[in-house]
Amino acid sequence: MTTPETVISCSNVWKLFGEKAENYLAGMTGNPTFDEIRQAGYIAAVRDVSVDITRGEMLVIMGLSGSGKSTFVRCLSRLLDITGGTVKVEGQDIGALDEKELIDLRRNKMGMVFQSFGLLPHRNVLDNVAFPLEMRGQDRHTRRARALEVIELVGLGGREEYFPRELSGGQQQRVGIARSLAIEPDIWFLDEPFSALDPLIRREMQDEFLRLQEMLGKTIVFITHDFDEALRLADRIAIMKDGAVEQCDTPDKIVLEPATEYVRKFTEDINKARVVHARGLARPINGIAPTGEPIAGHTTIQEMGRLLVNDTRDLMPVSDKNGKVIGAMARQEALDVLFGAPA
Ligand SMILES: Nc1ncnc2c1ncn2[C@@H]1O[C@H](COP(=O)(O)OP(=O)(O)OP(=O)(O)O)[C@@H](O)[C@H]1O
Repeated sequence: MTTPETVISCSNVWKLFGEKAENYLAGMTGNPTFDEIRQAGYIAAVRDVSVDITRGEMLVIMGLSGSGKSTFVRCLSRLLDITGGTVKVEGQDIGALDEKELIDLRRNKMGMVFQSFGLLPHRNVLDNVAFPLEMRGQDRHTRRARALEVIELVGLGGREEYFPRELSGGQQQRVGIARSLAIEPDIWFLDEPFSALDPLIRREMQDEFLRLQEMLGKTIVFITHDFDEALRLADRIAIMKDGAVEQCDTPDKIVLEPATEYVRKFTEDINKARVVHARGLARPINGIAPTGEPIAGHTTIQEMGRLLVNDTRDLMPVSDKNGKVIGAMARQEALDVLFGAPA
C-alpha cells in the first residue's frame, strides 16, 4: 500500500491576535486556556493545531461561530501570518516565502471560494469566470475556452451571457466555484460556500460538489458549521473549539468514538446509522474468516438495515471497492448502531 502524500502539513500552529503576540507566545508557560490567554489581552484564534492533509482528501473544519475555523484556513494560505508553528505546503514552509513566491503559490496552486460569492456585478458569467485567467495574463482565446469548460462543468452551460443579478443564489455560487476552478488549483479552500443558500438548493449543491470532487480529486479544506453537511462531504472532520482542534477523524470515528465530551455533545443528536459505514465497524480478521456474501465497505448501517435484521451470521465480511475483504463486522455491533445500543 502506498502512503498518501501530505499536501499541507501544520505543526503546532498558533494564531494570536493582539500587540506583540509573538513575544507573549514565546514567554508562555504551560498550556493556558482560551480564557487565560484572553485575560492576558490576546485572542487565541488558533491554538496549537497540528494536522496533515493528504492529496485528494476532503478535510471539513467545523465548530461554532468564533471557534477559529476561518482564521485557521487563512493561515494555510498565509492570508494571515501565524504567530507560532509551521505550515508547509508540498514540503515548503510558506512562512519562508517572499511576497512574490506567495502570490505565485496562491495564483497557481490554490483556489478559494467564500460564502459571499464575490462576483463582479458588471461582468457576465463568462467574464467573471475568466477573470483570474485575465489576472494571469492569458490571452482572450485561451481564457474563453477554459471558462466555457468550467462553466459547463458546474452545470451553467447556456448562461454565459447572464449577469450575476439575473441568477439565483445557487447559480451565483456555481459561478464562484467555476471561477476558482478555472485556474485548476490543486488545493481548494472553501469557507462556508453554501451557507447563504436555502436548504434544498444547498443539498443540490452538495451533490454537485461531490460529483465534481469525484471527477477532479482535489485536496480540499471546507469550512462549515453544519454537521450534516460535514458528514455528507468529509473524508475527515476537524472539530474546533476555542481555537483548538478537539478531534480530527473520519465521520465514522467522530460519531462512534468521540474523543472529548464536547465532541460527544456535538454528535449526540446525529442518527448514527446514517453516518457509520460497514468499513467503520470492520475489524481485522483473526483466525477463521467469516463466510458468505461480503458487505461493501461504503454501505451505511441504515442502508443495510433489512439485511442486518434478516441475516443470521455473527460476523460478516466487509469488502473494499474492489471487492477485496478488508475485515469483519460483528452483526450485533451494527444492530446496536441501527437501534441504539442498550444503556
Ligand atoms: N482580525 C482580528 N482581530 C482580532 N480578533 C479576531 C480577528 N479575526 C478573528 N478574530 C477572533 O478570532 C476568533 C476566531 O474567529 P474566526 O473568524 O476564525 O472564527 P470562525 O470559527 O470562522 O467563526 P464564524 O463561523 O463566525 O465565521 C474569534 O474570537 C474572533 O473574534
